[in-house]
Amino acid sequence: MPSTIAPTGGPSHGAVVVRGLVKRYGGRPVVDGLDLVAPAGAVTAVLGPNGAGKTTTIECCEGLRTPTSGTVRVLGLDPVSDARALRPRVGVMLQDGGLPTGARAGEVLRHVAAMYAAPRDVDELAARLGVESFARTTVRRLSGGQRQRLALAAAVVGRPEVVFLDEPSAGMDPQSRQAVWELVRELRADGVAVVLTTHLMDEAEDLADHVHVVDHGRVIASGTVRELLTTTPDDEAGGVAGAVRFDAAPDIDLAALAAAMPGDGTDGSSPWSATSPAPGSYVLTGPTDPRALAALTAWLADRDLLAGSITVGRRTLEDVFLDLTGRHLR
Ligand SMILES: Nc1ncnc2c1ncn2[C@@H]1O[C@H](COP(=O)(O)OP(=O)(O)OP(=O)(O)O)[C@@H](O)[C@H]1O
Repeated sequence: MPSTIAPTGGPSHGAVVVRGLVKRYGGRPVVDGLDLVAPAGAVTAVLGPNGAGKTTTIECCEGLRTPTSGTVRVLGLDPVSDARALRPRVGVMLQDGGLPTGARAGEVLRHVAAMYAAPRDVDELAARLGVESFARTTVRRLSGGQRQRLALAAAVVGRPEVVFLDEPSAGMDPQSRQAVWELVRELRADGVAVVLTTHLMDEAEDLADHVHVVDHGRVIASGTVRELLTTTPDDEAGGVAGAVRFDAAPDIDLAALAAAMPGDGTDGSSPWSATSPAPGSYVLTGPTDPRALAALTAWLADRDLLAGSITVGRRTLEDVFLDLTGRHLR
């Protein structure tokens, strides 16, 4: 496998470059001016609520859908008009597997490997993803997680320079997830541009070098995980915002609580936000320090409220995701 991959031709800052992508169905934009760059030798995660436009975007990059407008370049080429040139250089793992259902798993993998000039060692790949244990089973009889593992093996067996993984570890058991993550890290180390979508925040936190949060067909936040977790760009310590979780009587005044917390934001407003993920359960996020905890307990005491289960921890990517995209169901 090549150690570094230089995108050939076109914009040279990423193996995948998406500019102003629009995809409409019946006049309705499901992708609405989306920009995204995925460099070689990095894992780029695309997060977003159901229906946000992630799969549509990825499928435009794979050449499976034609953009309404905007540009998509993969290794400097157009995924639709240069599909033939890109096929041997790009690995694709579709959300629904896209595998022939009547063939045996082992045969599928060997057949896919045979289409490439210098495929990986099929037996080694089958062993590390556990495909060998169900190699003689037909695809239609595989469990969801087994099918995912076979689809991943098929996506990487040809030593691609760019890999698109749509929810790669969805439905997998913890052992399989670990094997998938290890493989993704190895691909990155080998200079591959890995683009993945996921609903698993720990997957994104663990794996991603760059995260793009998509909502309503647009990227609404981008950065490293650390950047997304940091309260404000000029956070004095450059530190990671904390989260204080506690239980108390339902219906406390969230705005008043946030305003009572210490510290100033850049515009003089409170740097704190208070949310209630469930009745009687609260999360305060902001620059967590001993003064903050004292202010919280004093505020509750003034109202004769007893808090239970107070925990102080790191703000998670899930907190950021919910802050950005809201808590309503899609
Ligand atoms: N062929 C199609 N015709 C019409 N609408 C479509 C088509 N394909 C997708 N959509 C719509 O586009 C929107 C975005 O779908 P998409 O699959 O890209 O979302 P997603 O972010 O991948 O969601 P999920 O997390 O559920 O996989 C959805 O509202 C979906 O119903």
